[in-house]
Amino acid sequence: MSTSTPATFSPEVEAAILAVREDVAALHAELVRYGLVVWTGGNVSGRVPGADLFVIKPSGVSYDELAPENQILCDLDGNVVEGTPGSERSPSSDTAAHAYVYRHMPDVGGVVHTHSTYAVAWAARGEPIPCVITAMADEFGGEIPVGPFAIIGDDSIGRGIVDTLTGHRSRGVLMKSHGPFTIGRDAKDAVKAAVMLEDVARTVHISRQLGAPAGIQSEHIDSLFDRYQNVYGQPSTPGAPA
Ligand SMILES: O=C(CO)[C@@H](O)[C@H](O)COP(=O)(O)O
Repeated sequence: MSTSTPATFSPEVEAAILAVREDVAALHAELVRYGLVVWTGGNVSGRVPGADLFVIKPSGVSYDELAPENQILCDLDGNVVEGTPGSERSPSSDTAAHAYVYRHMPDVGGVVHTHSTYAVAWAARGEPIPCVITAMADEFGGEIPVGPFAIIGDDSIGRGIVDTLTGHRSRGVLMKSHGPFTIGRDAKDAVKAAVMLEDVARTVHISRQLGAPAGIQSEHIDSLFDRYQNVYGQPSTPGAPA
């Protein structure tokens, strides 16, 4: 039995933790709904606004069982906050990777990993997905880059994500021989990037079966990205629907 004092937070931080637990639990169901994972593969996390904390799923637990109270609260070093709901279980295998991203990318509020088929196929080839369709220019502003091969379980994956995506428009990276990791302003935004990444991975793959895609001039990619990020959707929510 643990003898450590249970963690206590201000009412504001407790409310924020609860909101992120609810979001992260519900967003895992979106990975299933969009066919981005099988069995217990993949994971979603969300940063707790106003605190050096994030919430991530337990490792190897069925998606059907995931609920707000069994998501796991971690500090930004990836340590489980003992005495909080869910802390009796082991967190996701990718916890150290997510923690590394939160520590090094302060604007990132959500991280997602999936094993979506077409994105993993590109990752297995170690080939960036070229920006040859407007949906890619809109969402990613260019190609989806490839990150290094990295072992699972420590922060190697996190370093690969941060090194590859820092200064890059893309919110997704294909970790070599592994699969896609996406980032966003919050967990929902990172899930959206994972959904869109798989969609473009599939479409560009199919296009290549028909011959060489025509490509888009870089100035058109810039203008499409700018329009989608700043004009598309409703005025208060660029990049909507939320
Ligand atoms: O590929 C990996 C490890 O990077 C994971 O997606 C596992 O497939 C699921 O791990 P947990 O999040 O359940 O530990």
